[in-house]
Amino acid sequence: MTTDREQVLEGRELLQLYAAPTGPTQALRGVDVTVTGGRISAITGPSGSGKSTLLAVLALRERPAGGELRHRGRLVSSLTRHQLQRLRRREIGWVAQRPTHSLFPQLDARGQIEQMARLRGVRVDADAALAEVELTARATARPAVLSGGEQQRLAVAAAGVGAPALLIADEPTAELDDDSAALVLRLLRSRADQGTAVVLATHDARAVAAADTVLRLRQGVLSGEHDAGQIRTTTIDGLGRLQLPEEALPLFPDGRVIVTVVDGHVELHHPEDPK
Ligand SMILES: Nc1ncnc2c1ncn2[C@@H]1O[C@H](COP(=O)(O)OP(=O)(O)OP(=O)(O)O)[C@@H](O)[C@H]1O
Repeated sequence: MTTDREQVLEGRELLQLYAAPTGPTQALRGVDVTVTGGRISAITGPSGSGKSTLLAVLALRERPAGGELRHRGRLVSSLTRHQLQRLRRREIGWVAQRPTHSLFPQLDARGQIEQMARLRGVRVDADAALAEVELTARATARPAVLSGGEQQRLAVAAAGVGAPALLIADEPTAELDDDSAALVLRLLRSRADQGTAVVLATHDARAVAAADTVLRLRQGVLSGEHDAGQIRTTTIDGLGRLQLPEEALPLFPDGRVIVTVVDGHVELHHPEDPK
């Protein structure tokens, strides 16, 4: 378990590249991110903007091609393979976009919870964990015979066993009806209340509404961070270029803007509405 409001991960200038037939794809292009215990952070952005890539890097499943990632102050790149494996097993819950990818195919629902507890070295009441996501009646069912919604609820419950330091979930509510989505979001909130840093990638307004912080990715760049519905930060690069939040773009449909520095702050106006 982690302490509430502890900085669990800090990423600076994170880069990720993938090989593609037309040359390398830059999936992350200099992302700064801080992940804090006790909070739910939602990463949003269009398809292909780098959400899953960022999650994989934060979950220590992929090494970034560049930049610096620290786990509780310690450089992740300095960890041995064994240390990384142990960290992932003990402290990081992972829910893949396809929930079956984060479940053991041969274990029933209760077995998933028990196995996760063994791996994490924690004791857990498996029946209570299943009840939390309304899977009591499915305790002896394996993932293959569960519905998509049941698989998702089970994957989130298993990932949250023992309130790990980090719980990372890729689109955990995407395929869920309102009742199942509410169960999943309630479980995520409950882990956050226990100190877990919860990070999700999502397109789902229900999940965004449940988050404490919303990070918006566009083309591998973090274009804004919103806290409880308010914009707090956006990125200014080394050349002084600023990326506006997507919702501001319709204000400047022709891409032209008048910039004035007034009394220590900056105002942006449409050229035909210079005020
Ligand atoms: N393993 C990979 N090999 C090659 N290219 C990849 C790989 N994974 C991701 N990419 C590319 O990197 C970019 C970011 O992909 P990513 O899956 O992180 O986006 P996303 O925001 O999660 O998208 P979606 O919402 O569709 O899941 C895309 O251009 C994608 O095609």
